[in-house]
Amino acid sequence: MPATTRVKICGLSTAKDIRVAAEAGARYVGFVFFPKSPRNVTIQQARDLAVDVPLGVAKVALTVNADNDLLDAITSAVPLDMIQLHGSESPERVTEVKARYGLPVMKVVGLSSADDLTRIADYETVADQILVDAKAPKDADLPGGNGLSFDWRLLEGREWAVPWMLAGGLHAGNVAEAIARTGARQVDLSSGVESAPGVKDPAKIREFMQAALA
Ligand SMILES: O=C(O)c1ccccc1NCC(=O)[C@H](O)[C@H](O)COP(=O)(O)O
Repeated sequence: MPATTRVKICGLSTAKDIRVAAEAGARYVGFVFFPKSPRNVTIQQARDLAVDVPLGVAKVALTVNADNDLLDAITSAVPLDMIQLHGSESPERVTEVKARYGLPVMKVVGLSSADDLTRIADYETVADQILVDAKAPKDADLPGGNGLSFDWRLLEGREWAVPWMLAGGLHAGNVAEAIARTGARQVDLSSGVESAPGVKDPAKIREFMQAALA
């Protein structure tokens, strides 16, 4: 029997949404530390939310080209299980972050064409996980969380040395096909369970979880 898909819901900012996500079976919750984002949380907010996340649900801090001062502040205040690097961090920076904080690191690689796949190889020996996302358009305000998908056929037959997650424009109506086409055992989303940018919708979270875990 195939293993159950693991779901990460990103950009959570209320205790209620975290509870709904956890009760529906999410295995990871993500906190966005990026001031331009409608999902941004302060370190204090993230700390208050994180302490109540149920055991067994991993708490992930999403940062974008964060320096050590910011990561020091986040990791010293917020009980975390993983750091997600969603910017243009180099493989060397991934290694540095892992060593400095002693936490697993998930590096995001954005795809728009087969050429981008080579970048995954740069990170699979240094990151603990890879998050394969749609590449953000050059004029986008945000490097992720844009609700855009990419051609899943790019991933057919691909295998990597570390666990990976599929992201980019997933929602309840396409997640089953995305899993079937790519073989993803983990999926990640944000916009697809929102009623407006930054506003999670409990009904959409439940609907997505049912579709992903079916
Ligand atoms: O969500 C944000 O606002 C955000 C800001 C800066 C960097 C990344 C961001 N989000 C990443 C994600 O939420 C997801 O990991 C991924 O990009 C999929 O998002 P979506 O297509 O909205 O499901």
